[in-house]
Amino acid sequence: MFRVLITDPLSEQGIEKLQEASDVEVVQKTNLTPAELLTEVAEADALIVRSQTQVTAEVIEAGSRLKAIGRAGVGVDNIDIPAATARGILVVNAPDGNTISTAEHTFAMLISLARNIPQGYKSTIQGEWKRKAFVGVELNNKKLGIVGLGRIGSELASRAQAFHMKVIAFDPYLTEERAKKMGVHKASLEEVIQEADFITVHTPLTKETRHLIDEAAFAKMKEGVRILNCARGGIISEQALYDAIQSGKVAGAALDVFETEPPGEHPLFTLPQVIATPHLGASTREAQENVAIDVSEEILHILRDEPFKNAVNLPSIPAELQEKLRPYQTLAEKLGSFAVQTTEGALEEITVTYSGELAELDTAPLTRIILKGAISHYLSDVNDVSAPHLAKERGIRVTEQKVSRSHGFTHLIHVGMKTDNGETAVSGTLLNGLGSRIVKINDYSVDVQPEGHLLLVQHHDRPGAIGQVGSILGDQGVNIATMQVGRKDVGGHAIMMLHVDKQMSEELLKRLKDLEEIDDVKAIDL
Ligand SMILES: NC(=O)c1ccc[n+]([C@@H]2O[C@H](COP(=O)([O-])OP(=O)(O)OC[C@H]3O[C@@H](n4cnc5c(N)ncnc54)[C@H](O)[C@@H]3O)[C@@H](O)[C@H]2O)c1
Ligand SMILES: O=C(O)[C@H](O)COP(=O)(O)O
Repeated sequence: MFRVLITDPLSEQGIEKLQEASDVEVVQKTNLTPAELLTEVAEADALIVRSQTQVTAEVIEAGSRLKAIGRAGVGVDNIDIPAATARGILVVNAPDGNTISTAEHTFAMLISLARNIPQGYKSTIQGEWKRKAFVGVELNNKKLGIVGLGRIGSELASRAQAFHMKVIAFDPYLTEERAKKMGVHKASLEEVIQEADFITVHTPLTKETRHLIDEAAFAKMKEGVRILNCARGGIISEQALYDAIQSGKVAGAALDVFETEPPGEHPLFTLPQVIATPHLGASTREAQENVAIDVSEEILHILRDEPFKNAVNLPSIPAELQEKLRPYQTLAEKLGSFAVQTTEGALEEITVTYSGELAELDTAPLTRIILKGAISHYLSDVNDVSAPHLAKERGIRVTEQKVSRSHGFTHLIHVGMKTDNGETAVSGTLLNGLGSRIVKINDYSVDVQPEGHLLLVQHHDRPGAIGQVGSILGDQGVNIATMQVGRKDVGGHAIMMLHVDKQMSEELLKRLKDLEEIDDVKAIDL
C-alpha cells in the first residue's frame, strides 16, 4: 500500500483518482506546521503540494520513504530540487493544466490595470463618483512586452493580439521562426524594457531571473509604463518597483505574486497605482481539476513503476522511446553492476558504447540505468534520478558513444570502466527469446546469463588449474551450475566464468586467490 500525503488544497477530482486506486492510502493534511510536516512526510511514499508547502531539504531528508513529490501546478521553486535529486526522489509537476487560466488572469489584470477597474470599484462602493480620477488608457495599438514566451506568455500574446496590441517578446529560447508564426516581434530584453507600454513577466524564478527587472531596468523604461507580474514574486524587484512608481516613471502595476507570500501589509499596497490579487492565476475550477488529475495520475504511474511524463529532475523520455528502450533496461543495469564488480580501486570513468540498432536511439536513459547499476554497488538507495548526481559528486566521468558496427550482433552495449587501479570492460546483448547475455569480458568472448552468483577467475591456461578451482569449491559445498573457459593463447592468460549456487565467502575467495595458477578471482552477485 502506498501512502500519498497531500499538504495543500487539491481539487476533489484529483484526490478521487488516488482514492479509487486500491494500492493507495490518501492522507490529506493542509496547514501543517513545519514540525508536523516533518512527522507526516516520514510515513509517506509520495507527497503532493501546490505553491504553499515549502518542501525544504529538511522535509526531503525526513521523507525517508519518499519516491516522488508531485506539484499540482507549474512552479517548483517551493521544492528543493537538488535535495530531492540527491536523494533519488522524482519531482513531477503538472505544467499544462493551468496555462489558460493564468493567461486569462493576466489578461484580466492587464485590462484592470489599463482602466483602473479595482480602484474605480473601491471608490464607487464607498459612495464616491470620481469619473475624472480613473481615466485609463486603451490597449489598442499599445506595445505589450512579454518576458518569457512559454506556455502562458504565448497564450497571453494571442489574447493581446485580439485586442490589437503589438506584441514584442524576449525569451532566450524563442526562435525567429516561432515568433513569426505567432505574429510576435522577437526582441532583446533591452528592447522590451525600452519600448513596451506594458511589460509582463512569464518566466520561472531562477538565479538568472531573480530581480531581472531591477532599478536599472526601470530607469530605461518609457515614462508611464505599466508592469505586470503573474509569474513569480522576485522576478521584479519590489523595492525598485515601489521607487519607480513613487518617481512617476511607472504608471501602475498589477501583481498576483510576491517575494514573500502572503505579503501582509506590503509598502506597495500603500500606492493607489498598484492592484493585486492573492496568487489567483491558477485558481479556476478548470485549472485546479486539470492539475490535480494530472499530478495524481503521474504519482500513481511513478509509484507503480509505469511510464510518466513530467519529471522536473529527469529529462523527459517520449513514450515511444520508453517502449523501445524498455527491453534493454535489465541488461543495462546488470552490465553496470557486473562491470563494477570486476574492478578494483576508485571508479574514475565509465564509457558506454552503443552499437548496431541501439546506436540509432537516444540511449541516455539506458546510460543512467548502467550508472545506477554500478553506483548501487557502493551506495544504497540509488536510482536513475540520483545516479548521475552521485556520479558527478564523486568525480566519476561518464561518456556515451555510438558506433554502427556491432560485431555480428543486432546491437551491443559495451561498458568500459576505469579506476585508479586499472581498466575493465564488458559487453552485452539481448538474444531473441533468450534474454540478456554477457558476450564479452575484457577481450574474452563468453556467453553468460547475467544473473545469480558468478565467479570470474583469471588464471594461467595450464593443466589442473580448472580442477583445482573445482575441488576447492566442492570442498566448501559450493555447487557449480555452469562453467565457461576462455583463453587468448595456449598456455597464456585465460578466464573461467562460473555460475555457483550460493554467495562466496571472503575466506573461500582467498583460498582460490592463493592458488599458484590463479591471478585474480572476483565474486559477482547480480
Ligand atoms: N500566478 C499563478 O498562479 C501562476 C500559474 C501558473 C504558472 N505560474 C508561473 O508562470 C511562469 C510561467 O509558466 P509557464 O507555464 O508559461 O512556463 P514555461 O516554462 O512554459 O515558460 C517559461 C518561459 O520562460 C523562458 N525563460 C526562462 N528563463 C528566461 C529568462 N532569463 N529570460 C526570458 N525568458 C526566460 C523559457 O524559455 C520559457 O519559454 C512560471 O514562473 C510559473 O510558475 C504562475
Ligand atoms: O506555478 C503555478 O502553477 C502557480 O503559481 C499556481 O500556484 P498554486 O497551485 O499555489 O495556485
